[in-house]
Amino acid sequence: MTKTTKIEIILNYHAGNGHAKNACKKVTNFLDQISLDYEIHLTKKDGDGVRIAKELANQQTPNVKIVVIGGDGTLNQCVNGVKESNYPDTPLGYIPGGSGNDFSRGIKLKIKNPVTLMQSILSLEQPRKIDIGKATGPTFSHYFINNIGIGFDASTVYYTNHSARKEFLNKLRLGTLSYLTNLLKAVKRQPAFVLDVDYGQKQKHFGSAYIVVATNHPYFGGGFAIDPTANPFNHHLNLVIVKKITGMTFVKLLSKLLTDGSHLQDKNVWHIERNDFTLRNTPKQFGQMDGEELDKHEFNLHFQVDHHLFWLPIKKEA
Ligand SMILES: Nc1ncnc2c1ncn2[C@@H]1O[C@H](COP(=O)(O)OP(=O)(O)OP(=O)(O)O)[C@@H](O)[C@H]1O
Repeated sequence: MTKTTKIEIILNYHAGNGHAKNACKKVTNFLDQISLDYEIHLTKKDGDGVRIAKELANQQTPNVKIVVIGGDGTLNQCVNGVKESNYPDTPLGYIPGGSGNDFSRGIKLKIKNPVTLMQSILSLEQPRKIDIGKATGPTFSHYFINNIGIGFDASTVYYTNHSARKEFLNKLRLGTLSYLTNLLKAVKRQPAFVLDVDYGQKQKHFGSAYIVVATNHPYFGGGFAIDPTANPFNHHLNLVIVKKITGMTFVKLLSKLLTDGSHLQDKNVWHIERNDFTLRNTPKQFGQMDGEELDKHEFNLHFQVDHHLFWLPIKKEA
């Protein structure tokens, strides 16, 4: 059995309004107790996760585990950093500390206590392979751990990030409520748009697309199951498209989504599960990737399933 001699911690102390910082404090107290060497690498601004993870992966120091403490956005950046490095298969440990934490929910990570999770990460001999997605376009190439959305959910992310109440609600651990109130704002402002999908030898045209989500596992927005059938271990991505609907039809669909997931059977919803597909929208729409804003674009993206190795205590088929 090889013994871990050092933990390189990538910390976004800002994530989850202090949640990540608290988790890191507990973890480092534990590492001090067991006299295990560690170093904290703080992300100070957007993009630092990519840079730090790339640098650490390039070092390839034996018996060192890299552990990310932050939210989905931080983990997204660290995965992209490792993939950009000379050692793109370098495993990452992860201790969730965000406000939404959709990735840990999606992979059914059972351990919530950061110290217990750190103990499990230390005891793992082999990393686990988990699906991630890759989206590539003329000026865009990124891996994602949760989903990429175009239109409605991306507008919701935009309004949530720009809302004065977000920090306040996050402090009260009500990040999901913040998302929900901004979702109502997006209902008023998000227009229908044109979307074309290529999958296999087939094409599908939508004259009035409204919600478009390419997803690796069921959740977005801090626990909303946009596609309850998505599975981050089946080597497929799922695509959910909801046509523009208004009034009670929308409310009914939303209540199905929030309760039993029967929205997938609704006639206004189209859904596929595949290892690749292409999406093109017009005119420009908001995009979101793992809860982070993408500017408004006429996206032209090819999606394909990929995988990454994680130091995480989950069964092979969760
Ligand atoms: N020191 C920092 N100060 C401000 N923002 C930071 C800092 N470090 C990283 N960031 C940015 O914080 C953003 C949010 O991070 P992250 O997604 O991890 O947390 P979260 O939004 O609380 O969690 P979740 O996505 O799970 O809801 C990311 O865009 C990241 O680039």
